Formats: sequence, structure tokens, C-alpha cells
Amino acid sequence: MTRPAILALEDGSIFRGIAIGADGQSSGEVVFNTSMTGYQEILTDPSYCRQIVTLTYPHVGNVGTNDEDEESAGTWVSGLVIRDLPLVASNFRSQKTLDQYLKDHNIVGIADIDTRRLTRILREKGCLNGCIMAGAVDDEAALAQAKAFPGLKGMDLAKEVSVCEKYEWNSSTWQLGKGHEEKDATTQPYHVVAYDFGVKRNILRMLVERGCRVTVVPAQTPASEVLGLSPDGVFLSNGPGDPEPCDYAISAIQEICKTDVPVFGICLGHQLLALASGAKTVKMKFGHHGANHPVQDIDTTRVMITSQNHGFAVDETSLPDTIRATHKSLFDQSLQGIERTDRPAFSFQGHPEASPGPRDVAPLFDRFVTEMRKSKNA
Ligand SMILES: NC(=O)CC[C@H](N)C(=O)O
Repeated sequence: MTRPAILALEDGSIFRGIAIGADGQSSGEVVFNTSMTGYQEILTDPSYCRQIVTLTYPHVGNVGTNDEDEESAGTWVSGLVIRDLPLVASNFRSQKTLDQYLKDHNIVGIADIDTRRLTRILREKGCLNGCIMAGAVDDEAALAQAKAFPGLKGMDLAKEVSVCEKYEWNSSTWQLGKGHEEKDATTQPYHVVAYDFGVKRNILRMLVERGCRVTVVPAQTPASEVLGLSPDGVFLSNGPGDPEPCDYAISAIQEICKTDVPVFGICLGHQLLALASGAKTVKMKFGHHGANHPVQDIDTTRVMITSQNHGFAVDETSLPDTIRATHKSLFDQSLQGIERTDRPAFSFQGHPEASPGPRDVAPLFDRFVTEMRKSKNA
């Protein structure tokens, strides 16, 4: 039996559909993601904390869900909006339907709405705050909830989603028939300390695949403690919310940047490296969320197709002399990569680890390893 659900937006729009997942209500910033695959990775990416994700691809759930595709220890989205939930989930790796997965993780969702109309609204007006109500619905209450959501600007969520204790990570990328291979840490030549601001596991897996043993530390770990672990490189992870209020991370990165230890940042980590180096960040109109965004390497002019998920960006006009722009988006010319000119530190706004998405920017992980090798040999 179908249950009703509504999605209310702060501009007064109401979408009526059917409930998928849990009953209840949830509010957040409504964004759209244009990836055709990877819904489970999106649900478990901590960067989506406090966001309601609309998937523009019309059929979501076809391949079910499984234990191996989790990008973190739980789900983070505030809600899921889709056009159509297929009746059958069919894949040799599937363990659970999407509907059951959402129920088990207590995520509210809405299906059978016109996601094209919703996306047009978000593209024209910019991302809006919204509320999904599933099971028992009340338009006025949902609208009030949507309007009451404070918005992501100024919200420090990295420390909320981060781990409480540091841990070692030695699991590598997934391979057919092997799954995620555990590497022997004692034979991995590089030690990376990774700040967890909401890290996706595929980043850690791709570091392990390249010979790194990884120590993951909580977002608020002081620089002295990180440097005390004698890292060959420091990694700054992706994560949710506004980078600007993360003053603890910004000052720790400033301290780390006084040493010669190579630093690599992804997404929130990229924005934090920029802030720590004196640049500024801005909130974008509707951000970038998808798996087919063209990004140009400014030096080589080579174009890569990239995975993206960000609502803030580094303001290129604010770059100090010690930062050079390395990549730009060919969708809106926004800044996509930087490097410090005075030390081995660089970062990328998109997601080189993909998951979901293309692997065109994976060589940035190799660059990090090369920087570590050079600094070890120096
Ligand atoms: N994926 C991320 O790390 C996102 C970074 C930041 N929260 C943004 O929205 O821009």
C-alpha cells in the first residue's frame, strides 16, 4: 500500500508524491545531483549532511544496495527525492532493496514527483531549504519546517560528522572476486595522516592502493598531534557544511603548512587549505553535484570529466601570491584546483576518488605519492 509524502520548499512550492523509506519528517537544503549511478555512495557521503538530495536520473534503486559500497559508517542525507523507484532491484551484488535500506537507516524519501520541474526551480532560484514529510502529511507544517531550516551558510558540520577517536585504515579499492583487500600496513612505504572532516572511504582506499598506510584523525586534532605521528603526508578530507567557520582546522593547516610535509586536500579540504593560505570562500548559487562535470587543467589545457559535490567554492579573485590556480570548471569557470607556490601543498575541488563517477582525476593521488617520495628522499 502506498503512503503519501510531500516536499515543501521555502519558496512555497509543494510537491506531492509517495513515501519511500521511513515515515516522518526532515528538513535541509535541497540540492540536485545529476549522476546516473551511485545512489548508495551518495546516501553515505558525509558531505551531504543536512541536505535533501534530488536525483535527476529517473530510475533509482534498480541495483539495490550492498555492504561493500558504503562510503562511511552510516547515511547522512536528510532525505531523498526521486522520480521512480523500480519494483524490482536486480544485481548480483544486491543484498537489500533501496526502500528497505532507507527504512533501516531511518531516511525519509519521496518518489513519483516531477524531478525535472524541481530541478528547474533549484537551478533558477538557487538551492532552497525544504522539508520532506512522509506518512502523515501536513502542508502548513512542512512549509513552516522548510522556512525554519537555518541554511548551510555559517554551519560548521565537519566536527559533527567526524570520528571521535583516531584509527588506522588499510582497506584497498574494490575488485571483482576479491572485494576490498586488506593491505599489510608494515609493508606500505608511506604514512598518511588523514583529517576526517567527513571523509569518503574511497579516498582512503585509493591512498592504500598506492602504498599508503593511513591514520585517520578527528577533525579537531591539533597540528602538533598530527605532526607527532611523523606523517609522510597530510590529507585534508571532503566534508559537509561551510568551510569558513571551521577555525580549528584552518589554524591546524596553517601550522602544518609551516613544515615541509606534503599536503593534499579534496573538496572541503581544498577549501580549508585555501582559507588557511589567506583566500576566501563563497556560497554558490546551486553548487555542483554530479558525475560528468568538465574540468580543465589550466597548465596542460587537458579536459577531464569529474565527479563533483560542493555548494561552496574558493573565490579566485581572493587568491594570495602564494596560491596558483591549477584547474577550472568548464561549466561556470569556477576555481577547481590550487597549489601553493611556496611548499608542496595542493588541492582539488571535485572528487578524484569518484565513487560514483569517472576516474579522470585519479592521477592527483599519484601526485601526492610523488610529493611524499620526493620529500622522503630529500
Ligand atoms: N564534498 C565536499 O567536501 C563539500 C564541501 C563543502 N561542504 C561544500 O559544499 O562546498
